[in-house]
Amino acid sequence: MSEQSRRREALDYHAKPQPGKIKIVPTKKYATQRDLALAYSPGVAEPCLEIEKNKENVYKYTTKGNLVAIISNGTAVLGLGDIGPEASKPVMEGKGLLFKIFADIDGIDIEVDTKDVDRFIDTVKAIAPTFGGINLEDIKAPEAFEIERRLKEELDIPVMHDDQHGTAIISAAALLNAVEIAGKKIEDVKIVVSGAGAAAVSCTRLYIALGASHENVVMLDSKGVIRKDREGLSAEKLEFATHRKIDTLEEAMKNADVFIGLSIANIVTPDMLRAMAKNAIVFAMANPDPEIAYDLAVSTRDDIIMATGRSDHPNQVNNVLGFPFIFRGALDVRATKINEEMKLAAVKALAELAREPVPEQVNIAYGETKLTFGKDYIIPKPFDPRLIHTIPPAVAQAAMDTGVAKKPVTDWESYEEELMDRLGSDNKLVRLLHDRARRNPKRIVFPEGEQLDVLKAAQYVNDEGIAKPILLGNKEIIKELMQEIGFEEDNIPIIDPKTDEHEEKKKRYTLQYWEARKRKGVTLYDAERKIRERNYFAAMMVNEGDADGLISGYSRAYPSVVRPMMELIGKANNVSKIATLNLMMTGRGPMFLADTSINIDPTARELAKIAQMTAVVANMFGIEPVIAMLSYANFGSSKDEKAAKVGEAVRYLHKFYPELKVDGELQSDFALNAELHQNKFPFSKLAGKKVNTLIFPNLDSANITYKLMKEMFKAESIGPIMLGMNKPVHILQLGASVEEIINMTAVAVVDAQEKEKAEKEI
Ligand SMILES: NC(=O)C1=CN([C@@H]2O[C@H](COP(=O)(O)OP(=O)(O)OC[C@H]3O[C@@H](n4cnc5c(N)ncnc54)[C@H](OP(=O)(O)O)[C@@H]3O)[C@@H](O)[C@H]2O)C=CC1
Ligand SMILES: CC(=O)C(=O)O
Ligand SMILES: [Mg+2]
Repeated sequence: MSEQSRRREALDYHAKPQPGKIKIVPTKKYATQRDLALAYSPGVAEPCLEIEKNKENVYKYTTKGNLVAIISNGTAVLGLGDIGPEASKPVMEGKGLLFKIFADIDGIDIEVDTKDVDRFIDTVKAIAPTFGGINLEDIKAPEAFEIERRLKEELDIPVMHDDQHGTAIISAAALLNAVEIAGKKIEDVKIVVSGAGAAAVSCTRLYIALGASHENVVMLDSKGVIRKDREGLSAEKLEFATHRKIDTLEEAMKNADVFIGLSIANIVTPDMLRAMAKNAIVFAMANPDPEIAYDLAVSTRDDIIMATGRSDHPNQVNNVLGFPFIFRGALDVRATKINEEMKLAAVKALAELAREPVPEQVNIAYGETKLTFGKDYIIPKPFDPRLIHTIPPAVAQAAMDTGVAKKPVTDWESYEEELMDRLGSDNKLVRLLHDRARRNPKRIVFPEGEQLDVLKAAQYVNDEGIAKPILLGNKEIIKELMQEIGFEEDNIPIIDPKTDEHEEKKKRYTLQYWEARKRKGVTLYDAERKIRERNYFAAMMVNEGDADGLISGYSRAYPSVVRPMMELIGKANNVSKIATLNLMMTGRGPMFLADTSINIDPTARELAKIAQMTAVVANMFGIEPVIAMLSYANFGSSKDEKAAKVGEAVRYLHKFYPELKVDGELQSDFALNAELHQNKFPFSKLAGKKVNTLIFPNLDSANITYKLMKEMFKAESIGPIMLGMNKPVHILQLGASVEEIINMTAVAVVDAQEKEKAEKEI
C-alpha cells in the first residue's frame, strides 16, 4: 500500500461513518415514561442521597468504578512532540477504544489546555470524583514526573502515567525474555537508552530494579550522551548521567548489548547496529516511526532481536499490552494506587505468558502459522484472549498483598470467570463446550490428516485434552507437516487406508460394508475398493467402535461427504431425516439456526423434528431453547400452504413436546423483538421471552440467513452440527477455519459423550 493510500485510509477510518472512535451508550431501559422517572427525576434522587450518606456508594450506583479518564495536554504526543490538546484527541480516543475492547473499561478522553503544572494538577483533581482511575498520557518530561507524583499523593484512586509505567512494564517483560533468548544476563548487559523523557527514565528505572546495572547504562537526549559533567541537567537526567567520556549515539552503540529507543524516528543507522555486540537486542519504540525501521534493522543483522512499538511487525512492544489489564486489576479490587509491586506482578505475568503455547486464535488473528517463544515472539500479542484473565488477577493479588485494595477478591475462580465474560458470551460458550469435552475426551478420527489446518486443529485438541485424534492419510506427508507445526506427539495413531498395513482391520471393514450393502448393488470387489477411501474407512472405524467420532469435509463439497456417511452410518433409530444446525455468536447472544444445510423443503412433521433435535443440542450447550418457528406470516395471518406448514409443525410440537418453549408461525422481527411480540401476541408461548433458536421453513432461508450473518456481521459460527445421525459424525464446511474445526471436534466429543450416556441409560 502506498504512503498516500495509507494516509487516506487512516483519515477515512477516523472520519466515517461518523467522526471519532467512541460513543456513549445507555445501559438501562429508557423506552417508557416509567423508565425515565427512574433514570432521571424523581428516581435519580434516591442514589444521590445514598451517596451523600456514604461516598463509597458512588461505586454501587454509578459508572465511577469502571470509568477511567485518559488525560493529556498534548505536549508529547507519541513521537510527534508538542502538537497541542486538540491534536492529541485521536490518540486519547484510541486509548478509549483499547480500554474497551481489551478490558471492558469505559475510557473517556479529556484534553486539557494548559502547560502549567499546577493548573493541570488542579484540573485533574477537580474532576477526579467522576472517575475510578486516571490514565495520564503523552505529557512531556520533566512536567510529567511532577504531575504524576503529586496526583498519586493527593488522590485516592489509581493514577498512572502510561508512557512512563505502562511502557516500562511491557518493555521490561520483553527485555527479560529477549535477554534470555540472546543467552545473556540482565546484570551484565550494556544498555543504550535513546531519549531521556517520561518513557525512557521510567523504563530504565524499572530495568535497574529488575537487575540491570546502573553503570552499564548510557542515556541520550536531543543533545547527545548525558554526561555527569554536563551543565543544567534535570534531576532525572542526572540520575542516569554517565562518567564515560563519550558524546554521540554512534560511540555509545559500540559493543552495546541492548538499544532502547524512546525518542524520535530514524536516528539509528545500520552501521550503528553492526557495531553492537553479538545477539544485539534492539527495542526501537518511538511511535509511529521507530528509531530504525524494522525491515532495515533485520536486513542489517540476522542475529538481532528486534522490537518496535508498531503492530505491523513481530514483537510489538507497546503499552497497549499493559494499561487495559493493569487498570482492570486495579479497578476490580478498588485499589487506591498502582504501586511498584503491582507493576512488577504485571511484568512477571506478561513475561511468563509469552513462554506458554499460543492459542490458535492468536495465530489466526495475526496470520501466523505458529507463534512460539523465541526471537520473533518475545512478548504476547494484544489480541491474546488469555491476557484478560492473566494480568488483572496478578495485579489485583499484588494490590491485596500490599494493602491498597479496598475491595479484595474473595472468590478467585468466579473473578476469573467474570474477567472472561467481559470479552463476551461467545467466549463463555466455547469455553463451556471445550470444558465439557475435556471431562471425557474421545477418540476422533480425521480422514483429512494431510491438510495443514486439520492437523493444527488436531494438535490443539490433543494438547488441550479435548479429544484424542486419529489421523488418516499418507504417513510421510503427515509426519512432515506435523514437524513443520511442532506437533511432536508420537502417540497419535496415523493410518493410511491405501497401503497394505492394517490388513486384518480392512478385511473386517470390507466384509461389514459388503454385508450392509450387498443387496444394494455393491460387490465384494466394490467394497474392497471403497474401504481404501479415507471417508469410508473413517466411517467404518466409527461403526466398528475403533473411533468414537469423525470430523471430515474440510477439503470436499458438503454433499460428497454427507453421502458416504449416510450410506455407512445412517440415521438414529427414531429419526426420519437428518438435519443440521449452526450456532451463531451474535450481538444478542448465542443463536441456534436450523436446518442450515440438508433439507430443501421439509414437511411439517420434519420441521417439528428439526426443532426438537435442535432443542436437544441447545440443552447440550447448557442453554434452554426458546424456539421461534419462522415464516413470512404470523399466527395464521396467511392461508398459503407455506405458512400453514409452519403452523402445522407448531401444532405437532405443542402436542408431542408440550414442555418445549416453542411457537409460531412467526415473522422474524416478531420472533426477535420480545416487546413487539408481547404487545401483539400476548397468548404466545414466547410472549416476553428472549428467543434463542430459529427454525426456518426451508433450506433457502436458513442457509442464506446464516451465511449473511457470518459475512455481514462477522458472527462466529459453530457448525453445521449434524442432527439425527446414528454416531457422532460431523461434516465441516469446505475450507473451514482451524477454529471451526476445533469447535466441531469438541462438538463431536460432547456428542459422543451424550450418545454413550444414552446407551447406558437404555
Ligand atoms: N512503544 C511504546 O509503548 C511507547 C513509545 N513511546 C515513544 O517514546 C518517545 C518519547 O515519548 P515520551 O517519553 O512520552 O516523550 P518526552 O517528550 O517526555 O521525551 C522525549 C525524549 O526524547 C528525546 N529526544 C528528542 N530527540 C532526540 C534525539 N535525536 N536523540 C535522543 N533523544 C532525543 C528528548 O530529549 P530532550 O530531553 O533533550 O528534549 C526527550 O528526552 C515517543 O516517540 C513515543 O512515541 C512512549 C511511550 C510508549
Ligand atoms: C504508545 C504510546 O503511548 C506512545 O507512543 O506515546
Ligand atoms: Mg503515549
